[in-house]
Amino acid sequence: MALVDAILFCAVHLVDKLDAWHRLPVIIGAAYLGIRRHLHQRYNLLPVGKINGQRYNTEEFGYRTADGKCNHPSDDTIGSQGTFLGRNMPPSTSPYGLLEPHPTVVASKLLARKKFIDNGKQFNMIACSWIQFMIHDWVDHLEDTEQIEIRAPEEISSGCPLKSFKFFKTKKVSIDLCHLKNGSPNTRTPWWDGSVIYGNDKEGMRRVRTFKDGKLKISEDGLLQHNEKGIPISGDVRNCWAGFSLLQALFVKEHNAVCDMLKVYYPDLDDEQLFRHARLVTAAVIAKIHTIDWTVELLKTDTLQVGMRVNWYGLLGKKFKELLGHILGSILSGLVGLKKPKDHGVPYSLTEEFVSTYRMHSLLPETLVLRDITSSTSEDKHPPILHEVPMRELVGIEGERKLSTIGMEQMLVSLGHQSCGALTLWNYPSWMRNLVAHDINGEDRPDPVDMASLEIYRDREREVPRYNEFRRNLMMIPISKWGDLTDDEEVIKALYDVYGDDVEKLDLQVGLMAEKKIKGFAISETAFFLFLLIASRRLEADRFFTSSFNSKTYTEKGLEWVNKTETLKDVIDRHFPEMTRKWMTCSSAFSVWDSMPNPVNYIPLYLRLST
Ligand code: HEM
Repeated sequence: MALVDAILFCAVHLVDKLDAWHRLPVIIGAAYLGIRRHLHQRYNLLPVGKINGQRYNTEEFGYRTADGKCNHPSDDTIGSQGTFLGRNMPPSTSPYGLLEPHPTVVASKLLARKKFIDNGKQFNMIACSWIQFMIHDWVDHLEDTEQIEIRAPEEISSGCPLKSFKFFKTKKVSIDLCHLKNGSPNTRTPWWDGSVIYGNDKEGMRRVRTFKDGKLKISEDGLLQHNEKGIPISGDVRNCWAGFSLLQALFVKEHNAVCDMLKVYYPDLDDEQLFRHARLVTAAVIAKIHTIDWTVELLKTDTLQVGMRVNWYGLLGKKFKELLGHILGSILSGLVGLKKPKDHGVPYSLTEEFVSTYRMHSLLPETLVLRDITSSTSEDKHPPILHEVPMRELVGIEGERKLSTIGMEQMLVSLGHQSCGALTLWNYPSWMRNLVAHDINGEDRPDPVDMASLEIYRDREREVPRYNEFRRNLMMIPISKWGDLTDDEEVIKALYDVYGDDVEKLDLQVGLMAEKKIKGFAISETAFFLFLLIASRRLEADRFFTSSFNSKTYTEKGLEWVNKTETLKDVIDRHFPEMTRKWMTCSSAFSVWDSMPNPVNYIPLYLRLST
């Protein structure tokens, strides 16, 4: 470690010892995060596999390609479909085997939902659907053809929905790097390119386009079209459910609206040009909403509000940037619009550890609470409850059928009014312990899986370090006893039952769910520190958010569209002008819609002490 970094690390470590960064005045807390991010950029980006791409002319590729090629300025392959997932740390050095302790024992004793625990008013079911919408834009591990079977040990099998289940191994490809023996290909394009609606290759893109005026296919009722089997026609259809498919449809509408606008201002643009510009704009709108709306609700503190807005607009803020452009560095003017993309010397990819920290299936409830939006008695913006639909009925083809009877507006309002699940122990959806997973083409698989057990197995199979090693690798203070992780006596007893007193054995998923949370955070601090690195990287490494984030590439009106859209509420208002006025009181479309708006605070954000 360089001397300067060693000093910075000592400073960060001291603040960590005092558990203080989130209690410091906003601007000092933000500085701590800036230093931490710098250290992670230096020491937590590991390349996986050789990239044998070629130089190309960026002028010829002023658009996002179908398979993610031609984004990095000097290598056409980086970030394209089929490239390896990267790593943030060396593979696990744990001496424990793949079945130690047995994944189904961990799932049954520590993950299985006892009673649904919700997220209060902070995060609703749109927020839950949104993050699946993002995951399906970014990552999916390629599977091997070899199957594995996991059998529940006798001591617990009577309480398991599946006594055994089969699934495909993760595909591992040999590579010749000294710190790594193999890597796993990503079947999705890791760029923030909207592939969840546009597809991950030429064939996927051909399926969703109308080839008229740049537009994408959509049904008359505003929802996705379906093929003859009832599978939706969209960029990614694997493991879809009604909430996810609804967001795909909403952003197809957004894309088509951008096409309409562009056609008015630039009548000479042909179908291909309209499509390319509209894709750039829609992908940027999605990335912006995620950065300054979704994440701000997930990590609801003033410090993080500053952090996320700095990522997009810079410390000097939106007005300054609009007036003068991106004239200063990333801190003052933001990552978006940087003169050159930055990958910190490691080719862009998303990573194994990032996938592990995004295993958030506990956000999913047992039932969807359907609301009556035709009611005229609901002056308080609280639509009456009609009935509850089991989540199982909302998945896959059956879910698509249900969604078309519910309709887009009723579904959006219902999701908006329902809190999603909390990321905590004993909150893993029961129905996911006997889940019919999908093939990549959206068709049902013959063998159901116990997702809770499978997720424990997956992290071990992919050699993602267990919780304590993960923390050490992220320059965090490891735990030395269960009491360092949680104050909850019941949790400590259950951890002891499964892992004894060996804290090194603790699985990452269990640690992330058990960890004491920072006030306002819906996720653990451990997961957050990795997000800090990756959320910035998705923006700063991408040519279309940096050197090509300009009116030449996006068109002037296209860029204006991105700049004027700040939140998901803006998008909803564009397509359903009455909906939020009628049914939403809160500030963000990701909070429960009948909750209070953010209180007015007259102290400027940068001068606040802490939340
Ligand atoms: C009804 C909704 C959902 C269903 C049916 C579903 C189902 C699945 C299935 C079957 C897998 C593959 C498991 C494996 O073989 O390893 C998976 C992976 C995953 N899911 Fe979900 N999921 C849903 C929602 C979500 C949500 C809300 C999140 C939140 C972040 C999420 C995050 C992930 C992640 C990170 C992976 C790992 C991807 C990879 O291995 O590359 N999913 N999901």
